[in-house]
Amino acid sequence: MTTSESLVRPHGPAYRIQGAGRRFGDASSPTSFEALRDAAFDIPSGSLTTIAGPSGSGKSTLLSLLGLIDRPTSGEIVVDGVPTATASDKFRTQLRATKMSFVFQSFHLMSSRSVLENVMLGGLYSGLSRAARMERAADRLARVGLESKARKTVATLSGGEKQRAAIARALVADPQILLCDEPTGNLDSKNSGAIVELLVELQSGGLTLVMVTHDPSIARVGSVQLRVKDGEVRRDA
Ligand SMILES: Nc1ncnc2c1ncn2[C@@H]1O[C@H](COP(=O)(O)OP(=O)(O)OP(=O)(O)O)[C@@H](O)[C@H]1O
Repeated sequence: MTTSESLVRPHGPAYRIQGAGRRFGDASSPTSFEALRDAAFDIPSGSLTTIAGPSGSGKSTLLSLLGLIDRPTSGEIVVDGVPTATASDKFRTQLRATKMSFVFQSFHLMSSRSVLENVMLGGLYSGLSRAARMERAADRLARVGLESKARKTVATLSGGEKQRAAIARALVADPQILLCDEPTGNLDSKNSGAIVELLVELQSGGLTLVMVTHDPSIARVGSVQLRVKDGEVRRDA
C-alpha cells in the first residue's frame, strides 16, 4: 500500500461506479466480448441493492467488479471514497479483506467439517485469536438461528441450513459490505423466503448488502434495484 492509499474514508456511498466496463479479450480481436458497458450508479452505505437480469447479461461480471475480484477495463469503481480500478493488487486485497464478505449459491462449505469450524474460517485472516474466532462464530451462528447445529457436520444440514451457516461465516469478520451471488439459487421457495428474510434483517443492522438474483420477487426487496441487460445496467428503483 502506498501512503496515498488509505483504507479509512468513512463518508459517502459504499460504492460509486463511474462509467465502468469489462471487456474480455483484446478489443481488436474478433472474439473479444464486452460483458459490461459504461455502468454508472451509486450504492448507498447500509442499503439493500438487488441485481437482476437474464442469464448471461453481466450480473456476475458486475458482482466480481464490486467484490474487487476482477478489474474494470474502463471506468472506475470507488469503494467508500477510495478509487480501486488501478490500485495495486495488495491494496485491493486488503480493502476486500477489511470491508467485504461473500455468500455464494453453492455455499462453499467443507462438508466433512463441523458447522462451527466452517464458520470460524470466515475470520481466518482477521488477525483474531482462535478463541476469539470461536466466540464470534458461536455468536454469528446464534444470529442466523443455527446455534443448535454448531457441532454437527455440514453434510448433515439441509440446504437452507447450509446457507445460514455460509451467512454466519461471512459475518465473522464483521464486513461492511456483503456481496451475495444468487444466495437462494439452490433452495426451494420456503427456504428461499427464509434466507431473504434473514438477509434483510441483517441489512437493517447497517450492512451494505448487494444481491444478485434471477427471482423478480426477490429483486423487489431492494431499496436500490438494478437490472442488467446485454451488459447495460439500468436502475429500476
Ligand atoms: N472470462 C470470460 N471470458 C469471456 N467471456 C466471458 C467471461 N466471463 C463472462 N463472459 C461472458 O460475459 C457475459 C456475461 O456473463 P455473466 O457471467 O456476468 O452473466 P450473468 O448475468 O451472471 O449470467 P448467469 O445468470 O447465467 O450467471 C456472458 O456472455 C459470458 O459468456
